[in-house]
Amino acid sequence: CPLTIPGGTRQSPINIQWRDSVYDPFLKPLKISYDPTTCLHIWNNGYSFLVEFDDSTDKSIIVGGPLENQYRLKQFHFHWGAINDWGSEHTVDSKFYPAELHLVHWNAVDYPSFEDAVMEGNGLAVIGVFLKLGARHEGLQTLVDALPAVRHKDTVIEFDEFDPSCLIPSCPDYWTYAGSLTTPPLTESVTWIIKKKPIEVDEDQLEAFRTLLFTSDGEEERRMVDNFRPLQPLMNRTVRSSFQ
Ligand SMILES: NS(=O)(=O)c1ccc(NC(=S)OCCc2ccsc2)cc1
Ligand SMILES: [Zn+2]
Repeated sequence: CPLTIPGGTRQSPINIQWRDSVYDPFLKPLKISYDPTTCLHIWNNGYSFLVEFDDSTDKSIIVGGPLENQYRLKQFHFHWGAINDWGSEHTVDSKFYPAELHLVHWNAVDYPSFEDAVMEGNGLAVIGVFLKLGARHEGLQTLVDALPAVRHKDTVIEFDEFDPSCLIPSCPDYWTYAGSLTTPPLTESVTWIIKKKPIEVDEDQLEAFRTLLFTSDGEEERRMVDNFRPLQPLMNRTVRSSFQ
């Protein structure tokens, strides 16, 4: 099955069993500093829609948390379901959220490029934020308004002056564990930082995600939904929490 890699011992996503997570008092608060002018464009890559950033400088970085040094923001994207009962990649006590945001960062201190970092155990750091159904999210709406322009696979539009920290809950609590990318190349290079608190988005905003297509213009349309990987075995891993 192409979705499992042979010999994988730290694959993602996983179920986070709250009572099995271990509070680590040595975990630092995560420091997030993004520069909205590094935002480049939105594109539909046929898996999700991604907002990509200029990662040629240290203008948009995260530091602290479980991380040994700072990591540069490369892109963020989402995973979602056809209906609100599922869609997230990670689950909490076996509960799915309707969608999950991933902010992807790479270790530019130790490695010369993302492509190199993606092959290293400490190469990447991804912040996961759950989306739950509730009030309309004003920050997300600027993204939602741009989606019709990237409806088909391999379409891209310019998108600037967006600060993705508006999509991250102010509550500092998170879980962290050693995992992998959840789409090819599935490499075991990700320090996952999963925020405990979800953000709220409304039904229309989730529906807007579901209007996107896996398919290119001219192909038979296939709606971009259920673009989440199945849960992977925890194996010999502990999920740590930054909170008691
Ligand atoms: N869903 S996920 O956050 O685990 C995630 C993040 C990034 C990627 N892959 C990226 S950003 O690839 C960029 C192109 C590339 C370069 C070298 S290998 C892939 C895949 C999955
Ligand atoms: Zn993802």
